[in-house]
Amino acid sequence: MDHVGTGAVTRETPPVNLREFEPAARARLDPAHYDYFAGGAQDEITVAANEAAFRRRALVPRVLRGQGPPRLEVTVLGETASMPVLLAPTAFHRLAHPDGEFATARAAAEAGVIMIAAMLSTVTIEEIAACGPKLWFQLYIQPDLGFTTSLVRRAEDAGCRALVVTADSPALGRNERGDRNGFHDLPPGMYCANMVQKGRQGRDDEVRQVALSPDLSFRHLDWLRETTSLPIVLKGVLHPADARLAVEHGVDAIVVSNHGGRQLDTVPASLDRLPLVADAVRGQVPLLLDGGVRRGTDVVKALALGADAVAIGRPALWGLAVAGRAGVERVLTLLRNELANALTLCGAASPGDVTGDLLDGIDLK
Ligand SMILES: Cc1cc2nc3c(=O)[nH]c(=O)nc-3n(C[C@H](O)[C@H](O)[C@H](O)COP(=O)(O)O)c2cc1C
Ligand SMILES: CC(C)CC(=O)C(=O)O
Repeated sequence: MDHVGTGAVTRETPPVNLREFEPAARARLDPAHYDYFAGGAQDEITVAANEAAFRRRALVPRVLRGQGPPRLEVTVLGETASMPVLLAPTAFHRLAHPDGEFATARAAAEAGVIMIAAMLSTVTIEEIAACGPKLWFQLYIQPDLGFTTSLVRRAEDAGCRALVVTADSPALGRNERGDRNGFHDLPPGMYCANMVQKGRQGRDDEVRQVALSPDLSFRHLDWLRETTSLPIVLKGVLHPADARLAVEHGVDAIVVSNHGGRQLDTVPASLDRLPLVADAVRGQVPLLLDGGVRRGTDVVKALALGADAVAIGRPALWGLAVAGRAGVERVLTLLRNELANALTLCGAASPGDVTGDLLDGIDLK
């Protein structure tokens, strides 16, 4: 392990914030794998927009509120978490570190945050669950509904407390870094562990290819609603009409997300869509946001615009690449400390105490 958490003296300066983990991770990763994690669709306009949207907004703190140190705990879909920050589902953690999702899950368990395990993880959902995190399962509904049902059952049996259905991927986004690097497959020995199917009649086991299907519709959500009693979270909503439809179709929560700018390029920043979705949903279901969250102040801004919690994608991967479990823990600790500091400086007693007037229409650009 490197400098994180060991107290060892090294020449490299330990990252003091989430952004500083990225160059440290880049230095350790195969360049093609770094590009897979960092990259987005085409010109990566949306990747840049996500972080820029946070930078543009100004906070207007309240003073002399005498609140004492803030409490960070929140309850999302009946699950208590130590702060309003979840780990967004990201595929292929063993590309970042040999311990892969084991390390991420142990860090999430230690930090008391909810981990949304990706369907395309490189260890199984059962193995992730055995590490003890509060766990949700991200699902790409497969056109083979029998296989999808078997995944849902496995997630339920493993103790996942919600299903997160990714809606923004009727096809794969066009990642040109991958084209340039010729990176289209996992290295030998690494595979999507949940996708393994027992070989029939003595044949070898097979790893199923994921199908991202343009045939998926709200009818599939209705089907899923009938198939499971777990809460269903719809991830990848940007349009208020879709948010309304999601509520009509019985969804329990929505993630306002553009998939970290990896699907359709030139869509707006998630943060810029959040108020419209919040208006459409009018508190009927909890709202989460991901895309570009890098600072405690970013979390406060998302809460002020109507989110109940946020999720981080790439920062956890950078922590994982730098120092495995200890790196993810460090990322979460840094963000937790920043959030506590930002809430205190805003005069807010808790995440629920953050109100829209803390932003007050001021734009830094
Ligand atoms: C390397 C990588 C892999 C991802 N894999 C998935 C996935 O399998 N399923 C999914 O719904 N979202 C996936 N996402 C999107 C994240 O869940 C999340 O929406 C996004 O990373 C948030 O933006 P951020 O990275 O700026 O925090 C992935 C993102 C990255 C960076
Ligand atoms: C292999 C992909 C479908 C995983 C993903 O969602 C992503 O890389 O953004």
